[in-house]
Amino acid sequence: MIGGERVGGIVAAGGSGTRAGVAKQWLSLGGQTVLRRSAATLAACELVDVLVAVVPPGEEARAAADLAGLGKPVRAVAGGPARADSVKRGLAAADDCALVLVHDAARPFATPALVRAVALAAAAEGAALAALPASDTVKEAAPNAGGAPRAGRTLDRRTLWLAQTPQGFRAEVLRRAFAEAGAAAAEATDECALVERLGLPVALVPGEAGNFKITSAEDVERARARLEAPVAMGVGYDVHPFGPGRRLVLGGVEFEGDGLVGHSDADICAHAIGDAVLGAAGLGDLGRHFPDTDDRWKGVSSLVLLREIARKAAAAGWRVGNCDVTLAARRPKIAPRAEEMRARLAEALGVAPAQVNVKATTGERLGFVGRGEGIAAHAVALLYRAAL
Ligand SMILES: Nc1ccn([C@@H]2O[C@H](COP(=O)(O)OP(=O)(O)OP(=O)(O)O)[C@@H](O)[C@H]2O)c(=O)n1
Ligand SMILES: C[C@](O)(CO)[C@H](O)COP(=O)(O)O
Repeated sequence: MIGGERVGGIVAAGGSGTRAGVAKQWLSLGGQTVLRRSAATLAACELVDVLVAVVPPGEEARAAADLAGLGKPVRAVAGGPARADSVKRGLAAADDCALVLVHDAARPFATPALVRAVALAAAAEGAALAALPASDTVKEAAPNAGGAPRAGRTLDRRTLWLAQTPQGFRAEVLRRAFAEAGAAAAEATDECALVERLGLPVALVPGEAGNFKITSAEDVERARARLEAPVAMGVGYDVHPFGPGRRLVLGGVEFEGDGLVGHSDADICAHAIGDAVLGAAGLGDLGRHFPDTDDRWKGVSSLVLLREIARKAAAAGWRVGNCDVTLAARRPKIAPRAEEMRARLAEALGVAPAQVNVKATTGERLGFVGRGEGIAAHAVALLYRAAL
């Protein structure tokens, strides 16, 4: 509310993310969607009374659920083919607001202070936008009939500002701007351009360098790097008892003597590493992905499971940095075959053997390990965030 007038925050989230190759509004960054982050910035400004999310048709319910709990009422409406169509529909949904702020969903790093500054400038002048003065020298390309781009002339950068959002308006000004532009509004790349055409004042509010728009796949990575840890670690632990008539398989290598009891081949070395990788990737544990009630995993080589785990971690945006496993086993002797084990484990994980370490301890005759009743495996894994 500004001077007793209601303020609506319109989040333009009706795009399809053609250039980034992903619907940016639904991307999860640091555990929250890009849409929620952008809407949360508007909601955190005390001047904003209501949020209007404009999303691709059919995604209104998803948006309403995503934006629950931001502390402001939310209206989710369907957007249109061009940005201007979406914003126009958002404006219609904010029909009880005398002032509106339009913010790109694709700009999740604006601050509430910027929202406030734009809202106050728009209330005072009729229209305002966040913008950064150009700091690079700006060239205008000359026509070159299909050839490589050529510089035509250099513009005076002292007069140039790079437009951001939020952009704020007296609602009647924006309504008039849309009405006068008619079908040509679809060509406008921002809403202030439509107000400029009317010859009305548009205030420039100093924007924020961090308020970049996620446009390309590189921008997605830049945003991810800002919000998400570049590494993650996980631990894995597994225990199996010895049983008669079972093959003893550890790290994909077969040993002599009775093996371990389990639903798969009971390769606890692979299981502990698999659990560590799943844990680091935040994907739960082995039991969740390969339940022992599922016959597909009965007697299966655990290297198959490990391969699948590495694939799931990669799909979640992680690559294996390294793993280390310790087997607590009175028998068999691990050291003579540790290199073989590490090669097989590494192959299943899709990494080099140098990224996997296998070692063992006998249990010093203590506990179930020391009595030779079973084997325990402890593993850690370090993952690096990979480009998606
Ligand atoms: N019909 C459209 C097109 C765009 N937008 C929104 O306008 C903002 C800026 O647009 P842009 O970065 O171009 O997003 P996309 O349209 O998704 O991307 P692209 O142009 O690469 O398809 C985004 O938050 C986008 O969701 C919108 O609400 N409705
Ligand atoms: C509104 C805007 O973010 C200001 O820089 C920009 O013009 C949107 O352009 P896009 O072509 O929709 O990405």
